[in-house]
Amino acid sequence: MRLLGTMRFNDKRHLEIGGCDTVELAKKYGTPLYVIDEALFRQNCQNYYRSFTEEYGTEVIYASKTLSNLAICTIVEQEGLGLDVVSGGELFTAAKARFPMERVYFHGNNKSPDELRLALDYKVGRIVVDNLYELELLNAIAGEKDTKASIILRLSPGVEAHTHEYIKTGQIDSKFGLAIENGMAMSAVMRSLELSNILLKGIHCHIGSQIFELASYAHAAEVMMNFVQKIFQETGYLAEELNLGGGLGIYYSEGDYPRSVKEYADILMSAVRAKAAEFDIPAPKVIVEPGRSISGPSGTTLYRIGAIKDIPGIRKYVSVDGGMSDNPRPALYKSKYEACLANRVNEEPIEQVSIAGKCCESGDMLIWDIKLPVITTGDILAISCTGAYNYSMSMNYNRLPRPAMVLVCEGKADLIVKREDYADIIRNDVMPQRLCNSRIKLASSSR
Ligand SMILES: Cc1ncc(COP(=O)(O)O)c(C=O)c1O
Ligand SMILES: N[C@@H](CCCC[NH3+])C(=O)O
Repeated sequence: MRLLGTMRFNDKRHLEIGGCDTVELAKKYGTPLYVIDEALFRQNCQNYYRSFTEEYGTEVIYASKTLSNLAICTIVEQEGLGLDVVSGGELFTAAKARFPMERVYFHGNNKSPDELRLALDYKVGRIVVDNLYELELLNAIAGEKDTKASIILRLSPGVEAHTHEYIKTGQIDSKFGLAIENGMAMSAVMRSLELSNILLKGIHCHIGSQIFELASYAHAAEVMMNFVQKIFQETGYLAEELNLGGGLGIYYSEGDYPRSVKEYADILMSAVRAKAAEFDIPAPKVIVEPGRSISGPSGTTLYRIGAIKDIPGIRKYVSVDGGMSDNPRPALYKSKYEACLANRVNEEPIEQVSIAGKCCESGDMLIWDIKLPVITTGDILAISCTGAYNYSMSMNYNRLPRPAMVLVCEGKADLIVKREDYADIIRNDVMPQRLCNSRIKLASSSR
């Protein structure tokens, strides 16, 4: 387990993150608990800023779908990155965090009229238009508001990335974007240039997520640059912006071989520059939208061990107080994670167990077959790399309240998301009066 080698522990042999004793964090804030290492999150932002913005003038936009809240948006802003939002809720969060709206890109394959109105009212930097329906709708709404919407068009470059089927997005048969190959992309470009309330700034693609193979990115960049040139030849319009999406993979468990941000930047930018030189056109401003590789490694989830069931000769199930409700990735994508006992970090892993969640689903298994020290009820289990697509995909299945989140830095911990309680669970339930009345009737008739 590679991550274990990098873990720090204190003289009580407790796992430390950001200078904080995680066992103490679990005691103070309860479990499950998401712990976000602020220094690592900032370092990951800085890494992108250095390799892309300083080196090539590329704009870096953090994909807030991976993890978004007021504190995270504020850190992203402080580190000089922009923000990719994909719903009215993510946009609202950015606005409440006072994120500069000109650095916000609004994505989504089915933005509602209200979401588009909100984006125009907030004056977001760019709306990433996904389809022809949205293009016409946005033009009409911008017209009503007597404004012009600055857009980029999401295209499908027809590039297949090597990743899980559910998180590939660059192929033609995808719900996202307009395919270059079948002419839909060119029709959308032409229509955008005709519409009076649309200002076309450029084009966008995103081939998928958790990708290790950099050649797919270079290929997508070349396909997009070929299209920039085709648009130029056919319409005289030269795209100013080329957004190449996100997707860099991270280490979760053995078999994951993440590439460095610098390698990613170099390969992407050389592909764009080489094509610009070949066509003798100015290279467009490039934008990238990383999410997982910024927030993922900075998160750890702490759980308390409850029931332990040993089925002789078969398997030892160790249950924790969370599960697919706070981390649906293993159930959705068969994702693998590494873990350690936060209260006994440096003990030898000697027994093989499987970590079960507490949801009423046989598939709610967080980790199959992991070697850990001998576990007892009450131990604290830390699962690493849970900063991306965990809290943001969490749910209240089985009416489980969502966990809290703390931001740790230099020995201090700040609560950044409160734990939900049972009152939150029924907050939106509405009891129709007639049911109350019938309850009274039932009670009196049974007397
Ligand atoms: C359009 C778009 N941009 C950026 C991202 C972020 O990708 P990742 O978290 O893999 O960096 C995604 C998610 O896959 C996406 O759909
Ligand atoms: N939720 C996915 C990634 C989705 C990518 C969003 N376009 C994951 O956890 O890997």
